[in-house]
Amino acid sequence: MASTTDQQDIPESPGEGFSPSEHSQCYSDMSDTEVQEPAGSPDFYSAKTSMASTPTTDYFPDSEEELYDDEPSDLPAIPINYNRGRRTSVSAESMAPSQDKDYVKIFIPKTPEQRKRIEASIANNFLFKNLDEEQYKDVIDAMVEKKVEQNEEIITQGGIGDFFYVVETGTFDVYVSKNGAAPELVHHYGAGGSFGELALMYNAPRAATVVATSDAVLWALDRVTFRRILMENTSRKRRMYESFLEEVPILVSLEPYERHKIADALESLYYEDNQLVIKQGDIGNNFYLIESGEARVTKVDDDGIEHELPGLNKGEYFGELALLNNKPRAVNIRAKGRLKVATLGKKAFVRLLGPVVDILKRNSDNYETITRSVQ
Ligand SMILES: Nc1ncnc2c1ncn2[C@@H]1O[C@@H]2COP(=O)(O)O[C@H]2[C@H]1O
Repeated sequence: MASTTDQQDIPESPGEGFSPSEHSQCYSDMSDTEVQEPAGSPDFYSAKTSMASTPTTDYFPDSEEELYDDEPSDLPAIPINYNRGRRTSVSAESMAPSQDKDYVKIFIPKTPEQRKRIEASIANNFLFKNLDEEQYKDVIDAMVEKKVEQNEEIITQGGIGDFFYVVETGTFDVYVSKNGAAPELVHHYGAGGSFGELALMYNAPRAATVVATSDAVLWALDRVTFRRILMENTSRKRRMYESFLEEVPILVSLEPYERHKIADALESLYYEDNQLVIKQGDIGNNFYLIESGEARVTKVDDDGIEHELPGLNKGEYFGELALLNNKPRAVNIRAKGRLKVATLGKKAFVRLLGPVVDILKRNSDNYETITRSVQ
């Protein structure tokens, strides 16, 4: 039987798509309710742009009031503080292909070399995971290369969302100004990063300003293609993990946006009673958060005697130690009853949990005390 422990790294790239069969008794779960889009009407985001013509209806609001028209909406709930108290526009083009007969795929000619560069830029980006062949091709066809210079402002907070961007080369800083206060630096992006999805997902003004801190190359994806192909999966995943991540004690100090990036990277796995999740001595590749159920923790001492350690419950985490210290797994972890975990691969763990590494390290000092007390 194939190992069900984390010896098998969970891949990050779409090419290596994580499939349930790779975990013989556990499986990933992405099921959730679908995003409901109001049908039909064009909105102010069907904007003209200097970069590419999009097959959308041109419509420009005359006033701020019209921009943030307050009608009932089925759009995904916008996370607090993304639009800084402004009301969101609610009308959006239909994303259901059957209702979207006028949609014309965007095709921007590219050299094979450009296609390769796009593929490399999106290879480790979670938003591009789980696309089928046609969707993957449509996204690449629609992308536009954008060369930018150091200090160029790509996105301005409060502005209209027209494009989503993937970074091929270069670096970017993100600033957020709250309630008219001076902008604060909140984030950096480098190669493989992506930004600009929020305004497109939520029909909201740009939530942050993004400035190039070096000369850079971006690939821009128009709003319509983003919404048709990338949005559903992204918003479903973010909603799926939103309330859970808010309640995970180790993540409370993170910004809502940082939790969203974690949600993009998580995969849910199930384990049946007594099934091994982590085997003591193995190399560690994943970090785990308990979504539901309980986990048993045991440690085998030098004489081969297995000791029971305090178990873990919903909202608690495990698997960080081997990743933090590059050491073999320190204990065995098994499901106690049915266990559901959300897991991050090593690269995502390092990238996304950077802000809480000190807390993780501090907490890990307790392990020794606990272990000593049971041996
Ligand atoms: N802390 C943050 N809050 C909001 N947006 C952020 C943050 N950090 C990075 N961003 C990105 O900056 C982008 C600005 O444009 P959008 O609001 O469309 O989407 C935003 C996110 O992709």
